Amino acid sequence: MPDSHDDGPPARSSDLAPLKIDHDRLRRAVREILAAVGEDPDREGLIDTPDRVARMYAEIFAGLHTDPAVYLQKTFTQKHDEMVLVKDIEFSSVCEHHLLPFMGKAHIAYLPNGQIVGLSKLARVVDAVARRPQVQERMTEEIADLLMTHLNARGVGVIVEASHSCMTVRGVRKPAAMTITSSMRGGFLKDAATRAELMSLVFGGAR
Ligand SMILES: Nc1nc2c(ncn2[C@@H]2O[C@H](COP(=O)(O)OP(=O)(O)OP(=O)(O)O)[C@@H](O)[C@H]2O)c(=O)[nH]1
Ligand SMILES: [Zn+2]
Repeated sequence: MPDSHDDGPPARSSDLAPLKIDHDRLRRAVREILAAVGEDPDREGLIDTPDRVARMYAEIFAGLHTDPAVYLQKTFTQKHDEMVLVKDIEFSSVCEHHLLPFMGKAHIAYLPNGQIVGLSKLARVVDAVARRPQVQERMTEEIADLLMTHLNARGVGVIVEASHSCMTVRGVRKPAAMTITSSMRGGFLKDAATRAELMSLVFGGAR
């Protein structure tokens, strides 16, 4: 395993537990960025900025130090063969290419296999996976794999729709562009009717 403080890409999931946010290093880095863009990091309005940004990074990257699987450990025995869907779970994440936010909604469905999970835990999984440098496709896959593995579900369907700041406030500048990704597993992959039901519940019959 690489040294946890080297600059290479970090391992994912529970391997990250020993890593902590280095506030001093962050404060120094933010000062350096301000100087590099031609600002005076010592002017009054910017004095507290490195510390603020360090705290902000600790918050938006907290998922690097959270194993999302912990939220799926407690389940309840319940017979319910049909789909469970929690839709419109708002999230914000950070694109790993530009370190700009992307934000939107996740819709999570699963087909239980004798066990159900607390509904809030699905939203907690989304947050833990979102609060790290991400791409939308990987985030969508990771949520689907977590649910499939830890709920022993007969199927999982995850749909994520998001607006990427790196496409709206800079670069190509397309403010209305929305990106929709989906990951289907088990019954949602094999059965077109189950998948169609999910799409209809999420997007409505017209789409
Ligand atoms: N597939 C995917 N691409 C993303 C995501 N977030 C940002 N991107 C894209 O990552 C790409 C990075 O492209 P590069 O050519 O390396 O960077 P760039 O020169 O800043 O690209 P432009 O954004 O086109 O100016 C861009 O096309 C972004 O739109 C994501 O979640 N998924
Ligand atoms: Zn980006």
